[in-house]
Amino acid sequence: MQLEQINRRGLVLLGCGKMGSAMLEGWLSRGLALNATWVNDPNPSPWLKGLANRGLRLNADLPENPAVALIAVKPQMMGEALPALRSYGGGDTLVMTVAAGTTIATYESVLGQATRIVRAMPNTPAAVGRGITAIIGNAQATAEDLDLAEALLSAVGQVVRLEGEHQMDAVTAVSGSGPAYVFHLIEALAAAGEAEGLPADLSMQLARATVCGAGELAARSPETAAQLRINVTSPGGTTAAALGVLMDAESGFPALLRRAVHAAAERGRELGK
Ligand SMILES: NC(=O)C1=CN([C@@H]2O[C@H](COP(=O)(O)OP(=O)(O)OC[C@H]3O[C@@H](n4cnc5c(N)ncnc54)[C@H](OP(=O)(O)O)[C@@H]3O)[C@@H](O)[C@H]2O)C=CC1
Ligand SMILES: O=C(O)[C@@H]1CCC=N1
Repeated sequence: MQLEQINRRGLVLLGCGKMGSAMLEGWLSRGLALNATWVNDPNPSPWLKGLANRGLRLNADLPENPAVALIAVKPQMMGEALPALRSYGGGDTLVMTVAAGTTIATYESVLGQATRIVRAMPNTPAAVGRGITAIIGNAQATAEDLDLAEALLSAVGQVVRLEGEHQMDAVTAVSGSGPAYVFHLIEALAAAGEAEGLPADLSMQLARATVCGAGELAARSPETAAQLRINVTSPGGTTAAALGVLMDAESGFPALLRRAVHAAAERGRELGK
């Protein structure tokens, strides 16, 4: 992958909280050089400070012409944060952003229309190389820019290219926010086990291992999700009893997730205004 190019010219990370750190952790473990990495963040974590002791440039002057400048601040902080990257506008640096909602037009209005921009929506499993990121470039982004973005993001999981920016809020609602839904499923399953009389720690161990194991099976098996579900469901058995509740048209998972994903996509659209 093009890590050599990035190690030669540098990578700037503007904002390095939960998402920025998840990606940085993945990249460092795959060969990104600490001394080729500039991080600007007003409240760096102890982990970042530790990396700074080993060569990462933390809150230092930014390089003139890095290969990539990645924006990972909250959309609400964008107005304050973005001007720090103005010198990269219209130049050789590929500006990438992972912020939810904020549109390409907003970046172009601050950095200039000639700026090559790739908008990306990753998720936190990137920290263990199991993320999925959707990308879309602006009109100035070249095929090489998209290849570079894809190569960088492939180091932390799968990458998909979108047909248009209009798909980004729905993507955010499914895969960007999605890990939180799954973690909440673990919490809720553990709580339900407790309500059936299991000790809290045993119930949590069962719930967590079940979600992880089912996820790994879904990742490795050629079977569809529907078939994997059917494989668990003995006719007239316990799973069928539970699925009768979970697949209820009005009160089950499909209706609930439809509402949840819609709420997330709506919030993305609001953040973009
Ligand atoms: N978390 C996730 O799972 C995902 C997040 N995203 C996107 O990633 C972005 C970051 O989210 P997340 O990591 O969760 O948020 P965090 O708040 O954890 O991280 C943002 C970081 O940026 C810092 N920051 C604030 N202002 C500036 C500034 N002017 N210059 C540089 N850094 C600044 C913040 O510091 P301080 O805490 O002091 O404000 C914080 O450390 C968001 O735009 C979000 O939409 C996308 C996909 C998934
Ligand atoms: O909650 C958020 O707004 C961000 C975007 C996707 C995941 N976290």
